[in-house]
Amino acid sequence: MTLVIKGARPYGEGDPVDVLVEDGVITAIGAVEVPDGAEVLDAAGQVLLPGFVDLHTHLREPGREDTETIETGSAAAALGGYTAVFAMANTDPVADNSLVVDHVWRRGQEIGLVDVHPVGAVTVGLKGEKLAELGTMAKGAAQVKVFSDDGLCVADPLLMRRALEYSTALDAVIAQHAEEPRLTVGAQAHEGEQAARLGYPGWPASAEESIVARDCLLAQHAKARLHVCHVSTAGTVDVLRWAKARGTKVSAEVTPHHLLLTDERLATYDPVNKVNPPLRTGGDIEKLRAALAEGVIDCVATDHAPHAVQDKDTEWSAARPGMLGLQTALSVVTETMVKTGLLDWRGVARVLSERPAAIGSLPDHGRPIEAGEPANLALVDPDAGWTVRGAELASISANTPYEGMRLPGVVTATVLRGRITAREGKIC
Ligand SMILES: NC(=O)N[C@@H](CC(=O)O)C(=O)O
Ligand SMILES: [Zn+2]
Ligand SMILES: [Zn+2]
Repeated sequence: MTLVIKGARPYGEGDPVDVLVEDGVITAIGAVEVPDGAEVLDAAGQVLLPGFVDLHTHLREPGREDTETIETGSAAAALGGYTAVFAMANTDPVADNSLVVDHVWRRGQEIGLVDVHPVGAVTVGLKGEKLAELGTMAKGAAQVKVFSDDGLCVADPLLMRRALEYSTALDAVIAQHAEEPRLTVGAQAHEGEQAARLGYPGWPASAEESIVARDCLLAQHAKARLHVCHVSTAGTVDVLRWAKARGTKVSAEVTPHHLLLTDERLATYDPVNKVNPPLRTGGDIEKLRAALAEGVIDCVATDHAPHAVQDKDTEWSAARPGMLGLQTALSVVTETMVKTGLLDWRGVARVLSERPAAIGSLPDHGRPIEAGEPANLALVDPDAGWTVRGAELASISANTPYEGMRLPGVVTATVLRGRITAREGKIC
């Protein structure tokens, strides 16, 4: 199986080069003669990046296949430039045992569009009462390296401590949905001016920040690795900066929506804007963007959260939180980080591919674009734009907050181990 990518600009740098891929591995970069029978991908000077890695995806299988499946979610991921995604454990049944995680892993491989790495639950049934069998999930076919009760916070500090301690023996990371549940009882929106005006019970920034601070202390003490899911507040950035400075092994992600959208959107009463943690303020956004550029926040993760129409298109308080993200992530990062001059394309490779691959312990993703490296790649047209239509996305659900918005940056092709998985907006 041979592929030649003609005239691409790795990391958007230098003159266009050809990339020769044989049996899933990059074998030459430069001026390449197209071998007989080779497939050719004409890159036309576009930006070539390592394939993206999403540490935080909800694929809803098993249990809510009416909203997303491993197959449709894999398609959305490939179209979005992803070559690997981590599927969260809040399915039904919960991915808290090797039967479920091994099924998710095998199904992902069978579909073959993207490597689907299951996240294992930290506690049995996400109940926050008893540790799940992290060891069996880590040692099974799925080789689970990331554990999370996402959707819910591991709120009990003793349980969180034990999970962190346990994870060190498995070389795994505990990804925390940082939300002190006692501070968010009945919460509907960011606690601030907007929520006050609209009469929504508030979700205070401190509910996130207090858990992040606590967990950083616990992780430091256990010498364990902590990953903070969907950082949404300026205060959390300060806590992360402090923890990293004192040597805590903590990493963090920010979602595209928390980089672009504010709670001003609540005025429309449209539950498409309801998400957990909630959309925050312009001041938070500014600080999140700067932290991502600086590396205090390590990476971008989508928190792709498909929901059925009946669960989303309803009154605000009854609507489920969450929004789609896989197919729009690159464009939102282009809008918020590249257009603003905060990141160049090398920086985009870092936050969408290299750092998440390292945090998720994936040796074959997020690798340099060099001879001898696995050909997991995304080709991006930085000058093109597109208008988002939920109904046209590959997901079964259509709950995108970017409906009708024109966004910059188009993923024109995705390559997984030398095979084109998506091209010109179509699955291959
Ligand atoms: N982000 C959300 O608003 N929803 C997620 C759960 C989560 O990430 O906390 C979901 O599973 O729908
Ligand atoms: Zn969460
Ligand atoms: Zn989530």
